[in-house]
Amino acid sequence: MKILTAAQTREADAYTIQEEGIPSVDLMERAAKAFTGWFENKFQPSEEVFIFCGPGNNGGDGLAVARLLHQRHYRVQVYIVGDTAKASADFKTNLERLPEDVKPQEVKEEQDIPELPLCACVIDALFGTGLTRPVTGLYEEVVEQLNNSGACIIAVDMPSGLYTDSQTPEGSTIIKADYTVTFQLPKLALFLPQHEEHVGEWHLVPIGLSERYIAGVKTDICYTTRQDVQHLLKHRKKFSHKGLYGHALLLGGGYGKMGAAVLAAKSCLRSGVGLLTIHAPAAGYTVLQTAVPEAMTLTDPNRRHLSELPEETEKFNVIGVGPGIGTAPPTKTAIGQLLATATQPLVIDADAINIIAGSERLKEQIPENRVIFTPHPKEFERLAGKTANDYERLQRLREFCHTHQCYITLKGSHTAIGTPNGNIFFNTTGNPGMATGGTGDVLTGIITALVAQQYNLEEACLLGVYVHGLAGDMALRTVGAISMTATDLIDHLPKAFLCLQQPMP
Ligand SMILES: NC(=O)C1=CN([C@@H]2O[C@H](COP(=O)(O)OP(=O)(O)OC[C@H]3O[C@@H](n4cnc5c(N)ncnc54)[C@H](O)[C@@H]3O)[C@@H](O)[C@H]2O)[C@H](O)CC1
Ligand SMILES: [K+]
Repeated sequence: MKILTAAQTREADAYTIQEEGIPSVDLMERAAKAFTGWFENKFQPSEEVFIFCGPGNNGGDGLAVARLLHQRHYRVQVYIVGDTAKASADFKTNLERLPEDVKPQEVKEEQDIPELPLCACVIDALFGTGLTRPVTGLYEEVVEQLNNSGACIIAVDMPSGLYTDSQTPEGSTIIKADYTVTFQLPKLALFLPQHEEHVGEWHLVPIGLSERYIAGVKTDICYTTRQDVQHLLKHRKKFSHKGLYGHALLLGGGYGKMGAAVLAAKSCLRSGVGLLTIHAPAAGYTVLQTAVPEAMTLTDPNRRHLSELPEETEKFNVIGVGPGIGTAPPTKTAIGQLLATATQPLVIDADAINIIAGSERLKEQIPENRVIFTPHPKEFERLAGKTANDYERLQRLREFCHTHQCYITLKGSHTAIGTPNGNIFFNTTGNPGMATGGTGDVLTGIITALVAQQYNLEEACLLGVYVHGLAGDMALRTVGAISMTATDLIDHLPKAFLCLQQPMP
């Protein structure tokens, strides 16, 4: 699904109004109804609700929400911040539509800002996608007081003060929402880790923006939903045999880190690979043969470190490399040999990334259109350099993928997948329980298996990252976030794949 800029969102808005021949205030009503529907599911009518409205259409949404909540027997207090003379037309219409017993209070100067009761429920409708500069003056004062009030804040469309699709200037004051209920499509800012304390938990509510506009609009940033990945899943033919599902080679493990290879191997097998061979330092032989009996194990002449490639590497459909390998000098040599000689796709993770990151010569040898890197943010920084903020990091992701014609899954709460042609896809599955050792090794195993099965590299990244997060979400329900381990992800992979094989609910 596409992520639109603020300007495109405005266009979608205008297009919808024209296509349906409706007045814009009707679209605002739809937005307000969608927001109210979400709100009612979350908060009881016994709750007193304080609604802060700015001068634009975000404020207009706030006024319409106030009316709808009032109709549903919530006690609402409306505050209009700033000068209503400058308010948008739809704001004014909704101000007139407020029932008489909802008496909006004007906040024209600092003294007018109300003291809120402890644990108040606040709806932030100050600014949305129309924000064009940092909030200052009275607005800034309101935002600061709301942030310091301890209230539960629900932002309408966007947390006020946060830019929709570009870096908010350093030091700006921004609402710290507990929830952001955004209209139709998520905005880029909602995916970025640096905005976590402002966005809180975000939810989408549909408002019926023109499907035709959304289908036609050009964007290079998307987010992956179940709908997007489900149709990628290949079905197994009745008369199939293991030879049809690829033979993967996993280069992994090191003395004291054999577990990483075990995790990658197990997840690879749980993701449908036909055959798996592991090449590991000799010390790992018994561990691997015992822990992963389905895989074949080859041993490196070096007992503790990976030091060379096995013979006949050309027979493998894909090579996954990195989990547990360390950065010892013989391993660096082996990685150099791999980049120079391998002819098949490579899934490169962990210390294999660090080794390449540390050598300009190796970076130059990254084969084009054949590599998927799976770094966490620190590994990405080593590979592509430091950046000042998340927007710069996305730009760096784009540039690196373009320069080296490679794919990168930059792991995080919303893993960002960069492709050689400059597209970025944010993942939407996963949870904080997955922030634990070994979950990255599991992702390497999954993606390696998918490439072995002839998914193209983009499909393998999108599907692999999605199903990895889905397994995590399923594990969350059975073991919870605190107890979750990488092994739990592997244990839930079958359910996750099964779920994707079911028709969409
Ligand atoms: N398509 C949709 O998703 C729909 C969205 N709706 C809601 O409309 C807002 C966007 O409304 P808009 O009037 O364009 O902008 P804002 O309300 O965000 O801002 C108001 C206005 O204020 C001025 N301004 C900008 N920055 C500042 C600032 N820092 N200080 C003071 N004033 C500022 C500027 O002139 C803005 O125009 C969207 O988020 C949704 O909530 C519709 O209701 C339905 C369709
Ligand atoms: K808002």
